[in-house]
Amino acid sequence: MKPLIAGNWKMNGLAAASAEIDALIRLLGGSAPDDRDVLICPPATLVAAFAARYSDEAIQIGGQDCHPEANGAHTGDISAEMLADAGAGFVIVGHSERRADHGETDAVVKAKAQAAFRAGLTPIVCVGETKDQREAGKALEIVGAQLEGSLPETGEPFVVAYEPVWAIGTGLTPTIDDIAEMHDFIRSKTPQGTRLLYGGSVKPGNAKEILAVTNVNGALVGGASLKAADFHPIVTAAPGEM
Ligand SMILES: O=C[C@H](O)COP(=O)(O)O
Repeated sequence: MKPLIAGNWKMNGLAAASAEIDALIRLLGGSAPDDRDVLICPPATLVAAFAARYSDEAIQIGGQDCHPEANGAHTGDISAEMLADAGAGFVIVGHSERRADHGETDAVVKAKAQAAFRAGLTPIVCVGETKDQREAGKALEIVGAQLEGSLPETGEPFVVAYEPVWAIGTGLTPTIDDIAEMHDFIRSKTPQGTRLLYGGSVKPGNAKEILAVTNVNGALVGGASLKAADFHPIVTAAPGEM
């Protein structure tokens, strides 16, 4: 399975931030290596320009969210079809920042994942427990319920990102044993071949250890994806296609 190293830029980046992708490509020797997929999910304003600019270097571009419907009276939203039209190949759905800030339920996340399939995109479905839930010993139960409610139904390939909410942007990470336990659990609940990403404070200093865990097939990286100097060592830390 080819590892997927994805950068989620969240609400960061103006057009000039292409300089960081240019720098990443230089550090990678001119293009993304064949044995791993490298994905950048910039703000929606940059998807079309980046998709056009970086397809030759094998840097893939994705969206950070999509509406379940293809079009309609939904001011400020964008559809999966619009992302595909702009050149995206992936879309993140159900990120905890959207589940928390926009009240997205599992059913909404599932509808968004189905919308991604409808448009020909690969959804990256995010799941993860809060600190209280982990401390109460409920992490597997919570993630199990999120998987049950959020995963798309069709036979198309999709990606799952396990992101413990308490690890996002905090510098905290679960133990390697906890990551392994959760990824084994998610593997048991997902179709064969599903790529499982870990996300939450992945940095150059911990990427190699995390990416070596069985059933961790890549990373969803927030803050450390914004600068080529940080993202490049994470991209190269992933073991190549196995
Ligand atoms: O989507 C990315 C995650 O929320 C992780 O963010 P972070 O690497 O800044 O902790």
